[in-house]
Amino acid sequence: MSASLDAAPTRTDSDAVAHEAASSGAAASHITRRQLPTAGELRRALPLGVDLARQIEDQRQAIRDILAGRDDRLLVVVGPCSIHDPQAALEYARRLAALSAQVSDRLLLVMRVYVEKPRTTVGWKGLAYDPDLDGSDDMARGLKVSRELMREITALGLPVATELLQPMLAPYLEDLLAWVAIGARTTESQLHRELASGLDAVVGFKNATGGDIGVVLDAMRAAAHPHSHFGLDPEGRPVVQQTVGNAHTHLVLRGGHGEPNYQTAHVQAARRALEEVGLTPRMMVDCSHANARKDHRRQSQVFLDVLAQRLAGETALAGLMIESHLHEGKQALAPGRLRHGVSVTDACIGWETTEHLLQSAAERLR
Ligand SMILES: O=C[C@H](O)[C@H](O)COP(=O)(O)O
Ligand SMILES: C=C(OP(=O)(O)O)C(=O)O
Repeated sequence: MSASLDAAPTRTDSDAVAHEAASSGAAASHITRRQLPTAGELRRALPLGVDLARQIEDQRQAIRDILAGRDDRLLVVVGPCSIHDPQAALEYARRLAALSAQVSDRLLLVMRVYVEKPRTTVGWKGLAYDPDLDGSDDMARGLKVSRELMREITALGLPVATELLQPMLAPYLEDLLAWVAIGARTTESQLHRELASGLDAVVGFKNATGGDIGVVLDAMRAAAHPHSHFGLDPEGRPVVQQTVGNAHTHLVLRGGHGEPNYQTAHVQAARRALEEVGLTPRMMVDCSHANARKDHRRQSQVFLDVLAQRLAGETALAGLMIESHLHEGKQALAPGRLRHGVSVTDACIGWETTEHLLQSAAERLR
């Protein structure tokens, strides 16, 4: 961060200070600022190394190959709705890595390592924001534990997926990511389309919360284009960021307004919509969210329906997403009283169900 931010005043009720702060360009009186490491500092402290960087590039290429139809495996992005306990996430990752080795001939498993959560109104915003789960918002620690965790999961051989919500956070993590979601609440945002245009990872754009897929077609075309946009360099200095465009993006159907959009008619309509604007008709279905009518137990049903469409020859269906944790369901965020391996955001299916679904899918695809 620049030196001028060091001098920003902390909270004060003084009008005089507020006026002085406003006219000097420093923080307004009601805003406090705490310094964060720059992306460059964090990446130097927790480097990726040549071997892991090569592994991630291979994983990205494998995902691109599936989306381009060069690899006929099914892409499955699976894991907790959000990470709140890195130890439980690692336990999940070890199980997933073992499962991945058993099914890798038919499925490419990518772990959801979501450290940012978009909220409908307010709520806990994720590990990167509040790793202590108590409103202390120690984001410096949040960034560090998020990067450490993603690096450890990568070292287990798993590709890592996350939603990128705050564009400023991307440089801290993007070298670790094989697949990125732009969420239903941000697919229409120009900032997120610019962000996607500069990522090496494959990007899935979710349809809007109301179900509109037109915004995804716009997002994919915008992200494929080069952009110049406001950004920060790795040392935190403001820069004009110039991107080359990302041709490796796709639609994610997640349902909308509580109504699913994974069934044959929806998939065929989405296929036609992509084709009409000259985009490759390949997509992923998110088994959760509105596709499960927010009931995690319906995820299996969605998964099996999509698998059946795929087995019936629907080549547009390239991937699936599942919200899954060590144990089924969800719990209220009550520090000190949390059950191990249970989601604190959306309800998830448990490990046994996940394992069964993925093993039987691989078997049927064989
Ligand atoms: O997957 C996550 C949630 O559906 C999303 O973050 C919105 O959560 P909320 O409605 O609980 O805020
Ligand atoms: C927030 C998520 O999804 P959506 O953007 O579809 O609501 C998610 O997958 O965690």
